[in-house]
Formats: sequence, structure tokens, C-alpha cells
Amino acid sequence: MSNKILNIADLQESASNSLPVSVRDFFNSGATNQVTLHDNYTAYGKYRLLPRVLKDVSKVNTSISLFGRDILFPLCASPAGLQVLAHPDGELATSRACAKTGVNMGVSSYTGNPVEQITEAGNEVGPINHVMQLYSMNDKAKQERIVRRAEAAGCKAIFLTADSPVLGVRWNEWRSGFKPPPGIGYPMYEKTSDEIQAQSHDDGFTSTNSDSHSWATEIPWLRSITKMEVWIKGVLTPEDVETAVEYGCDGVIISNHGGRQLDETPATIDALPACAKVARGRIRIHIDGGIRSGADIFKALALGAECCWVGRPVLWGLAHGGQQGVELMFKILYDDFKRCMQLTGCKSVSEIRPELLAIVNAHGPLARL
Ligand SMILES: Cc1cc2nc3c(=O)[nH]c(=O)nc-3n(C[C@H](O)[C@H](O)[C@H](O)COP(=O)(O)O)c2cc1C
Ligand SMILES: CCCCC(=O)C(=O)O
Repeated sequence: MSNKILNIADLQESASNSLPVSVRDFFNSGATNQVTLHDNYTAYGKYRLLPRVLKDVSKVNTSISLFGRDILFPLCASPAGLQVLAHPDGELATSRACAKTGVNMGVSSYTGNPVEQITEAGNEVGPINHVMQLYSMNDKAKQERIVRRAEAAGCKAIFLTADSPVLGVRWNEWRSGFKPPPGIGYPMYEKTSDEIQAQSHDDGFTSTNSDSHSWATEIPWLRSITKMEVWIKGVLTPEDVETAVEYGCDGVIISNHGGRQLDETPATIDALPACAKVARGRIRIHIDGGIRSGADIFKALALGAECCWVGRPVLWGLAHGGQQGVELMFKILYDDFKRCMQLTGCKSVSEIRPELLAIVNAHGPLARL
């Protein structure tokens, strides 16, 4: 194996070779037949880029503004749980790497490190904004404590994950009896290692999080207890974008949880255009799932997303080399995205438009969007 890491596939290979099989499978797998996991990557392949040539691209501005601050380029770290299984520094390393790179970080409520330490670790390195991911929980007082701790720690938004009233069908996790090794707790859930060890991963999730959640119970309540922005993570339809607008949410993340929840949902890049169409500037639209190259980021922006997020690439970066591995992951995608902008003739992110994409048509020439 070449030890040169030039792209995300190289990073995945390096990480996958270094992790115990049950952790590797927990990170890399999706639900049921892995259909959506696979579609998330491959659906990007149906689009082709239509460059405009002879443009002065000597000065390219890749930045966008998010939570009141410019970030280096339109990519941030999705909230993914249990990063301490990829590297002992876990979320602290991710936070430092995001700050060093100049992008934002989502903190999973299944973090192995408390949010206060995560935001502090990043802030010591440089400017960074964090968002706190949240599930609807049975114990509302505990859920409120997570929100209040996140706000006090400086988080800018809640990402309420809406696609997980129960966990997806995870055959690999059930076969391997996956759970974190002893010694790891969930500090946001106030769960000790002993409590975690006493249950299966699936039972732990189900007994803690709520399958009786609803827009009406969650959103006004969140609004009443926090000034942070409220975003919905896991939206795939224009109908749910419209509902998020009605409930006054600040943004939605078009996401199928990286193919880990309901299998056979559409690839997020396929769900995006209809969602962006109904948003009409009334709500912010971000996307995650299967983004592995600068061209993928470019395509998502051309189809209406304001910003992209990556989950597994962060975990692979961590497993490959801790903070430096995550920085390497972001550098690969930043360089790739910048070059993609230059080669398509875009000087700023606002110039990335649908006219620069075509769609592959199996029965004839490329179709313009
Ligand atoms: C190991 C792992 C753990 C995750 N944990 C959470 C979580 O705790 N909360 C959540 O909302 N999403 C979680 N996600 C989903 C990510 O936030 C994100 O939606 C997904 O990973 C994006 O797809 P990608 O991995 O293809 O980039 C997790 C994903 C992975 C791979
Ligand atoms: C560590 C629990 C993370 C739950 C989750 O959201 C996932 O596995 O996708």
C-alpha cells in the first residue's frame, strides 16, 4: 500500500486497516442492504461539470459565511458519535483540526468528551463555531441540560436529528454485539461506562431517545429554552422543508444519516434539488452524505446547498493520524474544491450555479439542468 494519502479513498483505506473490525464496521457501514450508503456516493456520478474557460482564476475566494463568521470553504464536520474509538483524543482532536483549518464542527450528543472541553480545545487553536447535535429524548430535563450546557459552552445552533426515532437496522452492529469498550462514557447523556456496558447499543439508544417526538413537541420547546439557532438534521423531502419553515427553524440538513437509518431512502444529492426549490431563501439548506471530493462539494452547491458536511472522512482522518489526520482530510478536500472552482472558471462560491452542471443521460447526450 502506498503511504501517500492523496484522496479520501486513501484515507479510508489507511483508517480501515488500523481499526478493530467491529469499530471499522460501525464507522463504515450503513443500514440493512447498504443501498443508501452506496447511493450517497454514486449519485454524484450522474452529474458532469461544464467549465467556463479563459477566466482569470488567479484569485479564488472559497469562503462562505456561517453563524456570522467566514469559514475557509463550504465544508464542516458532521456530528458523529464515539470519535474516541478512532483516536484517544477523539472530538478534542476534531475540534482542534476544524479550528486550524477554519471550518465549523458538529458535536454529537454521543460524544466521548464533554462539549465544554470540545469547544475549549478548538477555541485555543483558532476561531471556530460549534453546533450541538441533539436527539429527542424521553427525559426532557436531561435533554434540556444538554441544550443549556451547549449554549453555555458557546455553541451556535442545535442540530435536532429528526431521522432517528429508533436506530436503523444495523446487522453488522447486532452481529458483532457492538458497543464502546469499557471505560468510555457518554458525558452529555450523563451515562457512565458501567451503564453503557449493561445494555446493547441498540437498547441503550431506544431506552434513552424518544420515538414519540413531533414537530409540535420539539421545536417550540427548544425555542423556549435556548437562543441558539434550531436546525433539523435528516430532512429528505420538500414537504418537511416546508414544515421546518412553518415552525420557524433556521435551517435543515438534507441528510439520510450517512445511510445508517432508513435504507432505500434517496441519495442526499438526489433529494436536494426539490428541497432547495421550496426553500426559496426562507430557510438555510445544508447537506451531508457521501461527499468525498471537491467536485462533490461543487455539485451540491450548484444544486442549491449552502454548505456541505462530512461524517466518515472525519473519523478516517482521526484514525489515520488524530488531529493531523483530520487536518489532512480537510486539506485534501479544500485543495480539490479550490482547483475545481478554478477549472470551472468560478472566482467565488456565489458563481457556482446549476448552469455549470449537466446530467448524464443513458439514452442520449448530456442534459442541461
Ligand atoms: C460512526 C458514525 C456515528 C454517527 N453519529 C451520529 C450522531 O450521533 N448523531 C447524528 O445526528 N448523526 C450521526 N452520524 C451521521 C453523521 O452526522 C452524518 O449525517 C453522516 O455521517 C454523513 O455521511 P458521510 O459519513 O457519508 O459523510 C454518525 C455517522 C457515523 C458514520
Ligand atoms: C454512538 C451512537 C451514535 C448513534 C448514531 O447516530 C449512529 O450510529 O449513526
